[in-house]
Amino acid sequence: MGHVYVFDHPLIQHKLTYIREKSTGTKEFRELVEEVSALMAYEITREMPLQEVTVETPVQKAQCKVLAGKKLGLVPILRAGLGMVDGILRLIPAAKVGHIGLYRDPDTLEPVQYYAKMPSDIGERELIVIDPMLATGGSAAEAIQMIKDMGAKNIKLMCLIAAPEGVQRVQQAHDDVDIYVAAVDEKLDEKSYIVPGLGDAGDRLFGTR
Ligand SMILES: O=P(O)(O)OC[C@H]1O[C@H](OP(=O)(O)OP(=O)(O)O)[C@H](O)[C@@H]1O
Ligand SMILES: O=c1cc[nH]c(=O)[nH]1
Ligand SMILES: [Mg+2]
Repeated sequence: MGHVYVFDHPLIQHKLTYIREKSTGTKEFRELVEEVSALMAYEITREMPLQEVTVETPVQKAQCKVLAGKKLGLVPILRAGLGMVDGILRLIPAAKVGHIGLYRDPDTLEPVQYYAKMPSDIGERELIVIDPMLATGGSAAEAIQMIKDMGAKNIKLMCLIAAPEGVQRVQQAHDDVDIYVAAVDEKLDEKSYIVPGLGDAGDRLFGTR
């Protein structure tokens, strides 16, 4: 069974509060999503392996550490996942980015595929699937299945807000995938929106409400 990690860093929690607030406009919402994504990337990379190197400082040689060269890939689920990409790339600028196009059918609530393009060396990369919202979990579970079918082996899922139902669905479908979130909310409403959540993440990011 994959683990669920809730990032309770005060800066993440503070900014998430203003992301949730309905009077927060598009510009600020976008900036906050980017900032929280960067802070979550900082937390998620905490266990990244390091290797020893020798550098020559102006004073003398020094034994230091650099990242051990693990290749990373980000996989935003379109559209809303795009809002998290730039914040993460600020910390991990060399990461490659694959895209999965999925939307949730408003009647059936099932994910509908419309795009997929991944780095060619997908099987060698540590992949982070990103989407602000994990509601029923249908979209995330489908996206993970799509990239597994394309050769992905090492996958994490990072979302801002999850519903317990979504966590359960992803855990049942993909027991090898750990889930990283800023909050696990109470429940889903009758339209399967997260309660209290933040509304429709894609619409709020792109001003299409
Ligand atoms: O867990 P689920 O029940 O599948 O719901 C979550 C999905 O819904 C939202 O996308 P949406 O379908 O609104 O598409 P958009 O990003 O284009 O707005 C959200 O960004 C997730 O991808
Ligand atoms: O609460 C929700 C559920 C699905 N998609 C969203 O953007 N928000
Ligand atoms: Mg949407």
